[in-house]
Amino acid sequence: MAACSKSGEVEAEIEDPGAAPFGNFINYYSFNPPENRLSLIPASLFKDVGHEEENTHILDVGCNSGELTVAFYEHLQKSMSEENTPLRSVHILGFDLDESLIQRANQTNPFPDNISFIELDITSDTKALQDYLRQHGRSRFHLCLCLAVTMWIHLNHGDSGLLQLLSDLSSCSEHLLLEAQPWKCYRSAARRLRKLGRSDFDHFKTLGIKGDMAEHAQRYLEEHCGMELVQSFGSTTWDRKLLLFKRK
Ligand SMILES: C[S@@+](CC[C@H](N)C(=O)[O-])C[C@H]1O[C@@H](n2cnc3c(N)ncnc32)[C@H](O)[C@@H]1O
Repeated sequence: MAACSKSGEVEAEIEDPGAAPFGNFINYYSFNPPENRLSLIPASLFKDVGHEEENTHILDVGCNSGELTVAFYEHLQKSMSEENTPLRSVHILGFDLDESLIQRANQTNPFPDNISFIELDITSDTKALQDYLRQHGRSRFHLCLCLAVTMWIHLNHGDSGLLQLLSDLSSCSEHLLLEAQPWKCYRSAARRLRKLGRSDFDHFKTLGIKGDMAEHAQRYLEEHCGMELVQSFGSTTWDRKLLLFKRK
């Protein structure tokens, strides 16, 4: 695998991207360690999210092999103790469409009482999320993480797939932390797959939503999903914005 570039196109540099047409890279965290994003997330985030509740429920969309999910949980625990936030029980549900990544996440999960991983393709089924919420007596997750997933759903399911994702996540979350891949990543992902003779990304040529992807997502979330941008945590080393939205 090639070294990490600062251009935000690292996902283009995998030796065999054709093997990961959904972004389901088996070694994702060796070139994008959780710290790249977690270092941008301030402890104050956790004061606002689920602060009056005994249990905080978090959803991690497209969790890959679970390393960021686990690191996020640890980051949250550390932040709560540093900020003297009353300790509460945190539960994270991570899901991914890739069965073997979920298997690995479950095998290496150090906090099985607090973190669960399930196999789920969000574009075909949201029932499992509704079932989870019902079992925990909630109508929404306190926080939903959607990090580095939008491009893969957009490329594989087109504009309608992307908008449906944003609608589905907003309807089941109080807060949404979004990292949308910038347009330059789309070009390189499509180019590399084309070189390998893959035509999976036929949608790429017909996408109407292009350009500033973070701005498109923000506009859609604010105008159609009842969310508002409350904070931007800056940009990652891969030049991607981390944006926090909240239900109006
Ligand atoms: C680039 S990785 C990002 C992993 C993690 N969210 C992070 O930022 O560290 C994208 C992940 O999204 C998953 N994914 C893509 N489309 C999905 C879908 N329709 N439903 C569930 N997971 C999906 C892929 O399998 C992959 O593991």
